[in-house]
Amino acid sequence: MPQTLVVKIGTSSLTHPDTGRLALSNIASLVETLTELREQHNRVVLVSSGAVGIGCRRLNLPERPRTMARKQAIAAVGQGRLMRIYDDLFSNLKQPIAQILLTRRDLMQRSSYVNAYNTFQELFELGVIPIVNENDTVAVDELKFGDNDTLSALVASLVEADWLFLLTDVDRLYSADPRSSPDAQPIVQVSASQLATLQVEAGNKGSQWGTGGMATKLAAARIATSAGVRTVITHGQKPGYLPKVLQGEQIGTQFEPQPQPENARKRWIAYGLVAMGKLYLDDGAVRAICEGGKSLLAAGITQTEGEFQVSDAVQLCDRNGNEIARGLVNYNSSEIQQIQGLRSDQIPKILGYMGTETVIHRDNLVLA
Ligand SMILES: Nc1ncnc2c1ncn2[C@@H]1O[C@H](COP(=O)(O)OP(=O)(O)O)[C@@H](O)[C@H]1O
Ligand SMILES: N[C@@H](CCC(=O)OP(=O)(O)O)C(=O)O
Repeated sequence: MPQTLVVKIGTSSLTHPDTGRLALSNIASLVETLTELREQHNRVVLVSSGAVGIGCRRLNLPERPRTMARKQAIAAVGQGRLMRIYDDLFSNLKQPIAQILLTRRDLMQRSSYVNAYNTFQELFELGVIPIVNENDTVAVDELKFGDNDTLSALVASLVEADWLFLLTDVDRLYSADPRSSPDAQPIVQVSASQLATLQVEAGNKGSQWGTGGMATKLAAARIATSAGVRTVITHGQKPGYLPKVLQGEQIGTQFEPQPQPENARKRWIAYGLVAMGKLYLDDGAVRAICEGGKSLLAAGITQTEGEFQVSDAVQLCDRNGNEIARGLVNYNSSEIQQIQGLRSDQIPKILGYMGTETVIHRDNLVLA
C-alpha cells in the first residue's frame, strides 16, 4: 500500500567528515532509492540539510560560521548549489523535484500552514519529490526551527506521514555517544511510552558539520511519534535500508507512533506555534485540564507572564513552572492579568464588556 515518507538527511551524510567535500556517491544512492520508492507510488518528501556546509566548502571556509548573519549568507550560497546537485541527479532518473524553504513563521499562521499542506498535496499528485530546508536567509533567531531534525518532524506531522527517517552518520541511537563511549549500548526499538522517559546521553553538539547531535533527533522523534508518525534513526550511507525497513526489517532505531495521535489542528497548536507567554494555574485548574479535559477559566489562573494578543499560543504551567499544556487564548495578556483568579461572571464588570466565558477553550488546548 502506498505510504507517505519523510526522509531527513543531515550534513554529516551529505559531506565527507574530514574535508567537508560532497559525498556524491552517497547522495546519488539516496536519489536512486527515493526515486524507486516514488515509482512504487509512495509520497516522498526529502528534508535536506547541507546549505551551510556546502556554502562553507564553496567559499573555502574551514569551519561552520558562528554568527547568525554569516550563517545566513553562507546558506544562501550553499542552497542553490545543493538544489543543483539534486536536480542533476534526479533529472537523470526523470524524477521531478521542487524546492520548499520554510520558516517557523510559515507554520504559525493557520492560513499559511494550510497553504503549505495544500502545496505538498498538489506536489504529491503531480508525482514530484519536494525537497525541504529551513529558509536560513530570512529566519530570525526566535522564529527558527534551529535544526532540520525538528523541521522534518513538523513536516512529517503537516503531511500526515506514515514514516519519518532521520538519516545520519551513525547506524542507530546508542545509550551514549558511541564516538566518546565505545561501550555504549545500541537501542533498537522504542515504544511510545518508553520514549517519554528514555534516558540516553544524546549530546547536543553534533559532528563537525552537523548540528544538534542525537538530542535534536530524539526531540524530533517525540514530535513525530505523537503525531502518529513511525520514526527511524539509521545510517545515511546506506539509503538501501529504507525499503528494507518498510518491509519490516529491524534496522536502525525504530520509534513506535502513539496509538491515538492528536488531530491536525491540535498538532498545529502543539508544534506549529511558538508560545508567546505563560499562564500559571492552581492545582484545581491543572486537574480539570489534565484529567477532566476541561476548558481553562480565569478562576484557575494565578499568574500571567509575557505580552501576547488574542489567539496567540501560550504555555500552561503548574505551580512549579512545569508545562502541562498549550493553547490559544481568547484574551490578551493585560486582560488576563485583570481577570485572573476571578469567576467568569465577574469578567464583564472588570473589562467593561462581555467576552467569552473561557480563557482557553478545550478545542484549542493540547496537553504537553
Ligand atoms: N546517544 C547517541 N547515539 C548515537 N549518536 C550520538 C549519541 N549522542 C551523540 N551522538 C552523535 O550524534 C552525531 C550525529 O549528529 P549530527 O552531527 O547533528 O548529525 P546530522 O548532520 O546527521 O544531523 C553522531 O555522529 C554521534 O557522534
Ligand atoms: N538549514 C541548515 C541545516 C542545519 C542542520 O540542522 O544541519 P544537520 O544537523 O546537519 O541536519 C543547512 O541547510 O545547513
